[in-house]
Amino acid sequence: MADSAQAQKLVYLVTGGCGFLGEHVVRMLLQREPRLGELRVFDLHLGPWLEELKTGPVRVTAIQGDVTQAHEVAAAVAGAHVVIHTAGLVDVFGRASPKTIHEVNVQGTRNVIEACVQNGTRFLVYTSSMEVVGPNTKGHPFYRGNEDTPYEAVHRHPYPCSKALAEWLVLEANGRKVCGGLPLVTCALRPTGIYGEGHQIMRDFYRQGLRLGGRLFRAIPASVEHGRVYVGNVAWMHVLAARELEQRAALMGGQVYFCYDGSPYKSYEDFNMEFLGPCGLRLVGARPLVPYWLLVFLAALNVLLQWLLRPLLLYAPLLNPYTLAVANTTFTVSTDKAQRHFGYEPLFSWEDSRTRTILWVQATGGSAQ
Ligand SMILES: NC(=O)C1=CN([C@@H]2O[C@H](COP(=O)(O)OP(=O)(O)OC[C@H]3O[C@@H](n4cnc5c(N)ncnc54)[C@H](O)[C@@H]3O)[C@@H](O)[C@H]2O)C=CC1
Ligand SMILES: CC(C)CCC[C@@H](C)[C@H]1CC[C@H]2[C@@H]3[C@H](O)CC4=CC(=O)CC[C@]4(C)[C@H]3CC[C@]12C
Repeated sequence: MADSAQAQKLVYLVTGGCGFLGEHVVRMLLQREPRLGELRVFDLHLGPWLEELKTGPVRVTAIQGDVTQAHEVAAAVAGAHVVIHTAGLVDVFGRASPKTIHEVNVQGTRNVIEACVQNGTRFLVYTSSMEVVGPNTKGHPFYRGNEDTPYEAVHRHPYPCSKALAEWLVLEANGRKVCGGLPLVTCALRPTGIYGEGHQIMRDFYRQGLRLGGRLFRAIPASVEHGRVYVGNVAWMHVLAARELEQRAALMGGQVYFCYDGSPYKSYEDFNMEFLGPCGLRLVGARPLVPYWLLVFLAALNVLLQWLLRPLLLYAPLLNPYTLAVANTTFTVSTDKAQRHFGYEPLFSWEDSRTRTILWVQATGGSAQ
């Protein structure tokens, strides 16, 4: 960027800015992006915490809107320099219909891309997911893989299908001429399972453990490893990627990056115990207490119950064939691509990430928040 433009203040738009990850991205931008002039936070549901941000030096604009509505997205994007698109329907439990998941995740992303093109917005960072790669329907392990590791990415579930298609749209849009004639520069970040302050499922496990007298029962073998990444580091990676897209357009444009940090590789349940243990819970069983075939049966039963009860109520438990397959398949990443391409280093050590998450579980886990 030319010297004269160094002082230029930029307008950022964060879609899904009131979600679990989005809130961390918003706060990280305010703390760590010196060129930020205005921050637009676009979400279907605006959080009350946004009010406190409006008193700071950066102009924070809250926009209640729906990414499936092209005109709402276009209005929010108008005049923005950078878009960080984290909005998405994260549903692997059958709460929403496949059509709705597609509309939000795919059509919503299409609307964001078109709005960038129409408005001359050149930089777009998309929150993708490890799920666009796997685990696949065959349950093949992905062990310490990187962005170039060959893997048969075959999906049937609406969530990974939608994320894969949306990611493809974003990467495909790289290089398109935006209004004014300059090229759009895009990249996609693929977090593995995110944890940290605000993680709903962690809180659900904590509450379930409290209800069961301080115990959780092992369901998945300890040998099945999951990649997990701290939300603060995922947010930092978004901020850094967005910042560097302009300077490193040729290198970063059209690229995908797994999100990673120093969090240890462990099974899903053992990893959760890193936080729930210090909060007083105990994981019972060195091996799964329930045989795998019974879990498969219960998962299938849950699908049937969900279908039967649908006219009366929404029955959407954590266990279903898809979540069981994901939980029971090793998926870990080992890469330094983000470091090589845009200088990413985790901002939070594993110790910091762990402590922050424990404090959050202790503070809010038992409350109705
Ligand atoms: N939670 C995780 O472990 C992972 C999440 N991701 C991705 O990260 C992104 C953020 O996920 P989370 O923060 O976990 O989910 P979240 O559900 O907490 O946040 C998503 C946000 O998007 C908003 N949103 C949903 N539909 C919308 C619409 N039609 N218009 C405008 N806003 C809408 C929601 O209101 C919410 O605030 C998603 O794109 C998700 O696919 C990727 C990998 C792992
Ligand atoms: C006792 C059960 C078998 C345990 C159920 C645990 C599951 C609910 C979760 C295990 C793995 C999680 C997924 C994983 O972290 C990858 C994800 C990436 C995303 O982009 C969205 C969320 C998720 C699919 C996440 C969802 C919960 C699990 C399936």
